[in-house]
Amino acid sequence: MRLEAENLSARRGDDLIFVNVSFTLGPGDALVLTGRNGSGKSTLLRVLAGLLRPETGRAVCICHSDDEVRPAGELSHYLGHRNGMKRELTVAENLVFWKLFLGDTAGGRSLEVEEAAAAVDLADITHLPYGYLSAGQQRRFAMARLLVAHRPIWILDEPTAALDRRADTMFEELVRQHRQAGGIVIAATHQPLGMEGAKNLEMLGFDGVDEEYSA
Ligand SMILES: Nc1ncnc2c1ncn2[C@@H]1O[C@H](COP(=O)(O)OP(=O)(O)OP(=O)(O)O)[C@@H](O)[C@H]1O
Repeated sequence: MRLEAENLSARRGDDLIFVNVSFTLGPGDALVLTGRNGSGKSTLLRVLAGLLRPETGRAVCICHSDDEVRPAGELSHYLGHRNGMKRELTVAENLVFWKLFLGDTAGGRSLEVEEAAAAVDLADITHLPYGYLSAGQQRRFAMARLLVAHRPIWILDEPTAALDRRADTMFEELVRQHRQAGGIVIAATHQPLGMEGAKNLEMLGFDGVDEEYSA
């Protein structure tokens, strides 16, 4: 499977935020978005995830076996600034919801809820209401959401902001394992994050975008 972003541009309100973004990623590839505050990193991630309509262009996945073309968002997990969990439900109830709601994409195997909790080093507190947890624990369980349903593409917006060093290391390992299994990762991040050999896309905002592959 490969992910192709072709000539993407996006608008927020009246303003064009970026233009002319194109790249291709294959199994195991990673792309890091860089650029100053407000240059459009989060906007591009939301476009790739199918949460914002692009002004021009498209982001699609092409399956090697049958050349089927699908919107990239259908095959993506999106971990944005918000955790996407209900405070009133327990951790287990939240994760079961996401597991059933998303399901697995073809050919992928996801973890059971307790396995995913163990993978983020928080196996024994899944019975607690999500709202009782610390900010760091809440973020770890948002990461566990990536594991309870299989998606070949992970779209990550500053995923480790507010986490301690141990959690950074834990998440780096999850990203590495995802890539080793053929997954694709696209992230706006200032952390290493298991993104060795990643390509770099510098967002230059309204002036256009300079694509620089450093792999
Ligand atoms: N909902 C919105 N409505 C209008 N403009 C928006 C909206 N969201 C973002 N913008 C504008 O779009 C531009 C790009 O924002 P975006 O969040 O994509 O940048 P970013 O590179 O991720 O920034 P940061 O590094 O600060 O997270 C900014 O000028 C911002 O003000």
